[in-house]
Amino acid sequence: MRVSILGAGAIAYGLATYLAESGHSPTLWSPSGQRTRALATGELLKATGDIEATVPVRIAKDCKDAVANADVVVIALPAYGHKMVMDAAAPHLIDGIPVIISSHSSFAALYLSKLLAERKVRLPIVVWGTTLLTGRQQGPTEIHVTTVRQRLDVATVPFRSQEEGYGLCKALFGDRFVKRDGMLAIALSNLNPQNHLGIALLNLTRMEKAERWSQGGNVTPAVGRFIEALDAERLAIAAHFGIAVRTVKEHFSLSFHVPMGTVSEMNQEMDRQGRGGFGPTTIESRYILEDVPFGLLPTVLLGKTTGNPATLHQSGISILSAAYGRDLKADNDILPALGIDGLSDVDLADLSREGF
Ligand SMILES: NC(=O)C1=CN([C@@H]2O[C@H](COP(=O)(O)OP(=O)(O)OC[C@H]3O[C@@H](n4cnc5c(N)ncnc54)[C@H](OP(=O)(O)O)[C@@H]3O)[C@@H](O)[C@H]2O)C=CC1
Ligand SMILES: CC(C)(CO)C(=O)C(=O)O
Repeated sequence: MRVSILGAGAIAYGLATYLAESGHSPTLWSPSGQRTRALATGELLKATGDIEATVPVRIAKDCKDAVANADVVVIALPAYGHKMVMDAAAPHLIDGIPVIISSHSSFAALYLSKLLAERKVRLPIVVWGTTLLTGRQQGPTEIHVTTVRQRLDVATVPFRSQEEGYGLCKALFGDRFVKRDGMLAIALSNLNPQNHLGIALLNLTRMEKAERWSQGGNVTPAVGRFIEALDAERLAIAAHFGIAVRTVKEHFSLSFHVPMGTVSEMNQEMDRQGRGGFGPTTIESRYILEDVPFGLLPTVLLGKTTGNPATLHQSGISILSAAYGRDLKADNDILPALGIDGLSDVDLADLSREGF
């Protein structure tokens, strides 16, 4: 299949190598064109680590070129780019061409659904709770893949396209997908924001001083307990809606191939196995700039909607906004465009299943 990936960061590069290795034809689109300059001259894309491959990729000259030449579109960049990329892609999307969002956050699928409804275009929007893989770009033509996940939560908007979306993911990326009960379940399954709150807040000075520090190794027992307490807030909201989501312990065990234990024990084990990764070396990191506005804020909204206040999530937003000297909530450009603030829990659940 021709798969056009909107984005040209670590995840986009990893997906492109995975797809090319599986016999598909990936195209990459870099919004600024900067990252794909070398690939556009015909250089090959190289993956090391959990994927070892050197593959050709097509580089789109613009978003229209990417979307118009695709059997499937994948959005794979941080949430602060979602609105911009959806605005660029929506005019070119046509009936039946599925769009996968990896990873989904902040009800972005509803934003895309709204744009498509305005154009009367119908297509499945497939949302993943996280990424197929983890990794870091090593340069303009190289990605190091730390892990390819064993399990990945998936849902489709509208919900009646769930089987189609699931079948597509399986055909492209293998038998690793777990069908979840609608987009709301996925909205409550992106664990990066809560995990990064624990990791970044409690290691902020390391980030600010650009130290080299082990991310997994610094999930000490105290950090692990904080992450587990954040998880309890998220699980209470999921329970209110009666939807099944994985726990943070299951997430670490299944993503990083370590035996179940406390969050700290599993991170220490990841570190011992060389899968712990390194923490950010700047406070201008997506761990904050993406995850606070597009991750913690939607969870706080869901907490309010369901009467299960996400107090620690809210505190994280307040503390980090004070540390950054500005209101990080204001960076979320998706929620204001949706106007879902005042919806009841039932109406929000319905909208999440059906889309606009
Ligand atoms: N990397 C990982 O291991 C993991 C990543 N994730 C999630 O996956 C998603 C992708 O992550 P990753 O690939 O690492 O991110 P990157 O930071 O590597 O993504 C870079 C891409 O995002 C584009 N981009 C950045 N800012 C904007 C913006 N404001 N508007 C439009 N485009 C923008 C860049 O554009 P340009 O090409 O023009 O420079 C580039 O194409 C994120 O949501 C992340 O949280 C989740 C778990 C693990
Ligand atoms: C290191 C990793 C992949 C662990 O989930 C991570 O936190 C991220 O890059 O978002």
